[in-house]
Amino acid sequence: MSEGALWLVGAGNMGGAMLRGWLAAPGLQRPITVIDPFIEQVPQGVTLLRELPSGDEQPDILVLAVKPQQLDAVRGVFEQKTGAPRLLLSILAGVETETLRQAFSVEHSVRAMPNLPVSIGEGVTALYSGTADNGVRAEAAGLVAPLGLIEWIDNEALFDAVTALSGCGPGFLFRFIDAMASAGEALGLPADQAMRLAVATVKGSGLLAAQSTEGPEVLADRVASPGGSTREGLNVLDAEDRLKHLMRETLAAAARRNAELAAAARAS
Ligand SMILES: NC(=O)C1=CN([C@@H]2O[C@H](COP(=O)(O)OP(=O)(O)OC[C@H]3O[C@@H](n4cnc5c(N)ncnc54)[C@H](OP(=O)(O)O)[C@@H]3O)[C@@H](O)[C@H]2O)C=CC1
Ligand SMILES: O=C(O)[C@@H]1CCC=N1
Repeated sequence: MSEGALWLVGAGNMGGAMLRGWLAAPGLQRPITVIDPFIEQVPQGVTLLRELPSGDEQPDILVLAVKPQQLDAVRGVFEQKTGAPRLLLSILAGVETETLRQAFSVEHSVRAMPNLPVSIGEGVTALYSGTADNGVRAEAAGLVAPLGLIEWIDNEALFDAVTALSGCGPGFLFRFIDAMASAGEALGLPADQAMRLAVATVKGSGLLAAQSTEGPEVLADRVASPGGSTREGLNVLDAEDRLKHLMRETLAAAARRNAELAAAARAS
């Protein structure tokens, strides 16, 4: 049975990734309309509009996937409408549910933080809502379930940290893959081969970590044969907790920026 319309506002890197994830998974019966001024094309069966419809037309579910700095333009159109979407799901980094609830006059807003692998159904989406009842929460979770793992966050104050870890995380890991490959290249491997080895190594290690009952520390020890070469490499990463410090600084910088975006959204 067909369900109410879903409008996806903004189909850039992340909105586009969610759209691909939804279309690849069976189950989503809703008509989808993408609103994006510049995206070149959308898959068959999806309606593309260059701007939000004026007038009182409303979707059943509104998914906001524009940059936080573009929220005002979208809000401006919805302010002219009577009524409101039944469910608002926002993936905007830093923008709080109360800001969204007031801006769009919705009863319930759900904040989501997906990450780029949602495009292949292997992402993680953190969810928060301070007001949604169990029915709305189940509906929001059902919407993002085809995209990968779901994690509900109890305290919205932690959302900036979640964003820094799992939202931005793929960006940090892609850098890590690059660094591993270029280090292999520096040891004499051809560039393309070094990249294939690095990507497959990260993929396999991630899968193993996800399936194993043992934590990453134990798994690292399993790689480090006594008296062997891995330990020498781990000693470099572990010296003065170098890698830990680097990751702490990296996530702290990202979390700070999320807090700045939230402050800007509250003030606008
Ligand atoms: N990238 C990621 O991995 C993640 C991003 N996010 C969040 O997703 C949101 C989007 O980020 P990202 O996809 O990286 O950014 P993008 O710039 O790639 O995507 C935003 C899209 O929205 C379009 N757009 C701008 N104004 C409007 C408008 N008024 N109506 C409809 N569409 C509009 C943009 O067009 P144009 O480019 O021409 O402005 C662009 O295509 C952000 O809020 C971010 O915090 C969350 C998790 C992960
Ligand atoms: O960089 C950003 O602001 C967004 C939020 C999480 C990932 N990308």
